[in-house]
Order: sequence, then structure tokens, then C-alpha cells
Amino acid sequence: MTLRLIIGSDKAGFDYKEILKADLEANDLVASVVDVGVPDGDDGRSYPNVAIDAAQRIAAGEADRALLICGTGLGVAISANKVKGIRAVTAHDSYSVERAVLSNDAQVLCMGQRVVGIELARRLAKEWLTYTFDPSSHSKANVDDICAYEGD
Ligand SMILES: O=C[C@H](O)[C@H](O)COP(=O)(O)O
Repeated sequence: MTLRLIIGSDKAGFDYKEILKADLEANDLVASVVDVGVPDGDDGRSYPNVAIDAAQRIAAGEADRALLICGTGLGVAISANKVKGIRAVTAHDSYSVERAVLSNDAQVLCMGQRVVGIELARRLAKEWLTYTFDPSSHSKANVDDICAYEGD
């Protein structure tokens, strides 16, 4: 399976976004990468603005997943989770990245440029691509309960 990805950041995550975007574009598991900004490290667009744009695109089916970067990875996750149907997580370790997909069927992975080293971030983003949620797993019922609360 190849993935259609969105990537985005505020200015605090811009440097990592550019590095991770290049990695993703070169990965055989990736069909496409759409960059929703910010376009440079001086751009003052807020992290909610970028994250909500990315999440709405996922919710609309324009892409499969999004990778969002801010200073901590927290603000973009909070913001993306405001969009109905979106499950966004902040994860800076391998196990959490795995479970974000396999347990939570999260479509959005968030990381913090001020929190995680770039080589670990690159490794985590690469690992993230290899996981696919199994709808026949026991975790489906848990995810369904989240969706039920949202009114799906
Ligand atoms: O969660 C928020 C991010 O870390 C953001 O990049 C920085 O936000 P702040 O400037 O409000 O601390």
C-alpha cells in the first residue's frame, strides 16, 4: 500500500518539516506528499491554522495521513483533534508510533522540533509508514467507541 501524505508545521517546526518531507518523498511507501505550510521559517501562521487545514484535508479524504511538526508536537495535535473524525497523537518513541496506528488508527502523527532529535524523528517517521491498522483486531472496538462519541 502506498500512502498519500500531508505534512505541515508552524515556524517552530519548519526545519524538521523540510527534512522529513524530503525523506517521505523518497520513500517507496509514499505515493504523494502535500505540504500545507508554513513555506518558510519566518512565516507567522499559527500552528492551529496549519493543523486544522491538514486535518480537514484528511477528514475530506484528500490524503491518508498527516505528519505535523511544531515546537512540542502538542499544539498541532490538540488542534487537529478538533476536526471531526481525526485522531492525532504526539509521539516521540518507537512503541507509541506503532501503537498510534495499530491501537488507535490515528491518521495524524505529531512531533516537536524542540523535543526530539532529528535522527530519531526521521527514524520514527520512516517506521510510521510501515504500520497499517487492522480492522479485524480487538482495537477496532475501542476506536469505534471514540467514533461513537463523535456521533459517527
Ligand atoms: O504547541 C505549540 C507549539 O510548540 C508551538 O510551536 C509554539 O507555541 P508557543 O509559541 O505558543 O509556545
